[in-house]
Amino acid sequence: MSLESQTLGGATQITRMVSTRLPTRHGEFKLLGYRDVSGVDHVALIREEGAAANGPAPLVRLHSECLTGDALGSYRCDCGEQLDAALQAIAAAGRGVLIYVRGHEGRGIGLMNKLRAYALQDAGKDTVDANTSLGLPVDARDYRQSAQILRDLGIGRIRLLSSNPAKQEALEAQGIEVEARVRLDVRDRPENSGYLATKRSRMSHDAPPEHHAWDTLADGRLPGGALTPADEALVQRYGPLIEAGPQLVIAQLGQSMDGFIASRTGDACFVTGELDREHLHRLRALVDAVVVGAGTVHNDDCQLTVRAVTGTNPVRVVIDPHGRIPHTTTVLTDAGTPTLWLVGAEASTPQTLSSHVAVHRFTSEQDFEPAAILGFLAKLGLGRVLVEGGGLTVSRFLRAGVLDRLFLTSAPLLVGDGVPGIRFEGTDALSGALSAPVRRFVLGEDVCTEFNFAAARPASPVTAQRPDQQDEAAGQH
Ligand SMILES: Nc1nc2c(ncn2[C@@H]2O[C@H](COP(=O)(O)OP(=O)(O)OP(=O)(O)O)[C@@H](O)[C@H]2O)c(=O)[nH]1
Ligand SMILES: [Zn+2]
Repeated sequence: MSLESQTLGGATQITRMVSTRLPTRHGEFKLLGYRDVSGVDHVALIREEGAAANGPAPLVRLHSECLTGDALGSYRCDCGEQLDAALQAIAAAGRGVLIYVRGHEGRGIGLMNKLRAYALQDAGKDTVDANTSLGLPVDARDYRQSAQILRDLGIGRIRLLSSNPAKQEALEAQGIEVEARVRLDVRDRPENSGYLATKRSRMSHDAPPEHHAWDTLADGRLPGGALTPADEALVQRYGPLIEAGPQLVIAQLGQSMDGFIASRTGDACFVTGELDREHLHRLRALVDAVVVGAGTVHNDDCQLTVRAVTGTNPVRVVIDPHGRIPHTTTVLTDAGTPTLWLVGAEASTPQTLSSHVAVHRFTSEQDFEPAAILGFLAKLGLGRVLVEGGGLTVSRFLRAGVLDRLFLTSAPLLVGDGVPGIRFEGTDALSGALSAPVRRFVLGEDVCTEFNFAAARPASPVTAQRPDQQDEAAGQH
């Protein structure tokens, strides 16, 4: 529909005037220009990369014009930051619309009146009383033209990027189905916190959640309520690990595209990038215990704690049948987190050890089998386990068939020769290869593939086999 008018829900009419494109720092948008019956011009920025059919409803932002916030960068309100965050959210989703609604300046009272209201707020009034003492409505905005623009775009169902329930009600009254209100991730500032507090207490705006979604997940619960797009992504990625309950065995490895976790000298620094490190720390925060082989501790002197995000450190479990980790290594000297040192009958351990280290001596080789170790940990109340490295340890747990999920992150690097990641006796035919339902997460330059072995059971059981090597080569931490 072009250069046509439409009437909907009564008086207001809009006309589509022009179509062009707008390159921005959030990529290129299609731009449509509209004029309403009172001669006010509005624009819609449209992103439509994703398939419309079965996906979630498109993200839509009705952005009320605010010269001071949008163009001048004022911190009296949060409009400028919301405008930016909305375009970013739409760009990240690949699909959505931002309608920049003109005539909404000052919640519909116009620029000069808004500035007068500011002057009254400088003298101590809040944003509501300032409008009323000017003899003006608290909020005079009309959303009919926005609903009509959405209809013109063929959009009847949306996810609304807003904290304002009045916008949702106004759109619903115009027949637009609002599937959810999605929060924009804009933090309060000292300069606008009073204004935002008034919007929440006197104008029914959504309050920000008490905790960020991650803190709730790290606490072992699923967050509820309106989430920011970034928080929604966290819940989708890590929610299933919470839902798994008290028994969960996951593993992770970061490797080069050709499957190495370190160079041939054992250099494992920064195979994968910063976002994969953050992901690894999130996994640590979601388990009771993190398991590593002695070689990884020996090579990397890893800390195995949660540092990149908030969360509780898991118990560190070192599989070390021959007692070969150095006695000065971090897991034995850093008293901030408990360490469980699993050694064999013959292994020698120091007379005195820091009180955070518990040595457990296994009497038989079978005790070091993955299933036996997991059974032992579960009895200690450590039912949620992350097997973190290195390649041999993760491979042993994998081929023992005890992993519920494996997170394998590949970095765009070709190492050529080095310390291998996953290795186990393969089969002659590809049909015998291990597979499972997967999900993929882009982590900056890297791609993380999550194998959901739990979902594949019992269709493709992995045969438990005796490990032919207990020692660990190297890992990446
Ligand atoms: N009258 C008046 N208008 C203001 C004031 N501060 C910001 N505005 C205007 O308020 C409009 C933005 O509305 P907000 O209440 O900040 O937010 P909202 O659009 O209702 O809700 P969100 O969708 O969550 O952003 C813009 O047009 C601003 O010009 C103020 O103190 N007084
Ligand atoms: Zn503003």
